[in-house]
Amino acid sequence: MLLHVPEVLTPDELRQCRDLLRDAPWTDGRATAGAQSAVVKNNEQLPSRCEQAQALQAIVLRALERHPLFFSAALPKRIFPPMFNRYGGTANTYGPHVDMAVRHTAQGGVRVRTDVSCTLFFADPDEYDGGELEIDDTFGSRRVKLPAGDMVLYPGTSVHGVAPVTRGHRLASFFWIESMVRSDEQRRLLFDLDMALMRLREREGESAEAVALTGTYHNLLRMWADT
Ligand SMILES: O=C(O)CCC(=O)C(=O)O
Ligand SMILES: [Fe+2]
Repeated sequence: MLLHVPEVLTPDELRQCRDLLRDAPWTDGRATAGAQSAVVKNNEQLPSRCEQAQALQAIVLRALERHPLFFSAALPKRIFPPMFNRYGGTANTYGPHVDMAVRHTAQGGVRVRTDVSCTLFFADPDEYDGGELEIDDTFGSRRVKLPAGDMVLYPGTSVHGVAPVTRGHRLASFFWIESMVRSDEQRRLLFDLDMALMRLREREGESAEAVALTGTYHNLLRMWADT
């Protein structure tokens, strides 16, 4: 499933993030790439231990925690500590690649299975040319470029890359989620049911049918979730 999650950050959080990103110690993004992706990767990233990355991580994680659409779509069990990248100038692209199935955090060596991939945008589309996130999957090929503060969520299994940025800078956070529900198909069914239930409640309030279907949602989650 590919999902646009709007307004993950408030305007105030976005401003704080952009201030932190401005004076950050950017380094070669190849440092965290696997053997295959290092060949096509040409961007910059923040070292995860620098103070700016730590402050940014706290803002992003807090924003994710309060977002019901993100929770419903990802059903997160573990979130890889968000990382931060920049494309522009001579380090301006990331060719087609696949993400490693399991990532180890730099801190405690915690393992995260990369069921869901996320990109949270910090720059608005009119601030740079190019820089679309190109995602190839069973739904075909999609090019994604979102307003600052918005996020895209897509299957960790897909081939994806970032088109060359030919003007300005593209700033983003990227990270992975190990979901309580490993299967993309099952997660999608739960998400669709949750969204339909929300609309049903808006229209009819707490009807007997809404209660029964909420029970079905939770029984499916109980059957499929690995917590
Ligand atoms: O910059 C992005 O949107 C995606 C980055 C990415 O695919 C990666 O670092 O593996
Ligand atoms: Fe990637």
